[in-house]
Amino acid sequence: MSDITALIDSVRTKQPLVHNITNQVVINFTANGLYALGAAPVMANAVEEAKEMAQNADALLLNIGTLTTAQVEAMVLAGKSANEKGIPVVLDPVGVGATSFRTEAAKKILENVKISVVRGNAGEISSLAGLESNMKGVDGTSDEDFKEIALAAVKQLQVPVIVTGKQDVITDGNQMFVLDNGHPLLTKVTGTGCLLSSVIAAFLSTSDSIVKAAAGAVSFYNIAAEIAAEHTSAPGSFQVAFLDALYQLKSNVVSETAKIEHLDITKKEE
Ligand SMILES: Nc1ncnc2c1ncn2[C@@H]1O[C@H](COP(=O)(O)OP(=O)(O)O)[C@@H](O)[C@H]1O
Ligand SMILES: Cc1ncsc1CCOP(=O)(O)O
Ligand SMILES: [Mg+2]
Repeated sequence: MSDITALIDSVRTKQPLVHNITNQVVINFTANGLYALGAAPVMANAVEEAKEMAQNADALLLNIGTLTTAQVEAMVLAGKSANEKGIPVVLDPVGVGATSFRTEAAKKILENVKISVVRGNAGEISSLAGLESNMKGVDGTSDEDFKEIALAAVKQLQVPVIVTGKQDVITDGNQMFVLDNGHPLLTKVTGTGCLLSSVIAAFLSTSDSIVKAAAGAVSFYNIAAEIAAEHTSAPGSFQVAFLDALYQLKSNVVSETAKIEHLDITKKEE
């Protein structure tokens, strides 16, 4: 996609502030990943400041990975505040379907906040779409067709959806992008899905097209992983090499390397 270069350059120029209400596992990795690519992070969970912090931000990330009742309340407050300001809100429904608490929380957030895009693995998105899914902890085990899962979720939620995995599918029900970059080592480092959701939030803040910005973000991210994997084959050093690659990756290299298939699915949606 020719406009990926401009998209990445504009993120790095604007350095968008992403307000993250995220899980305890990935806080540090998320903050460092956002800095590395050229955005800025702030983590603010408290009910008392959620609304105000969202007003300071350029994008909001809601991640239900280590949820508490108070955090759900903070997410709804921050989400409504972000909607008032008109900044993008990304939902990462970590482990939804694994417990009823997570499922109810995701439902509450989706009912109360206008979400720009939901990003999850196939198991999570299947669960949100009401399809059969087999969530064990935070890792999905679905082998189904990602395109069908994504379309079912868009229909069910009326929100654009990103299903990630070996391939990534991005759709708003009208357009669909199927992406084919990435590296299996991403699945051996915790938080790579969570950081990706924050990176998508940063990219959304500089673009009017949710699906194009998401395609640019996921391509950028997964090409950084491919470059990191050229330097190492083990997870610990891969995590470090990956942060370095997010920092060093040139926008034109992403345009040249991105494997993106663009499908007009308007007719398929009848
Ligand atoms: N088998 C794979 N090969 C290449 N890239 C992958 C593979 N599985 C996941 N990814 C990439 O890893 C990142 C995290 O995706 P995923 O594992 O689906 O999320 P989560 O960590 O939330 O389960 C995404 O950038 C995705 O494209
Ligand atoms: C292991 C774990 N447990 C609760 S949240 C979390 C992190 C999940 O990160 P990701 O979905 O990016 O793999
Ligand atoms: Mg995840």
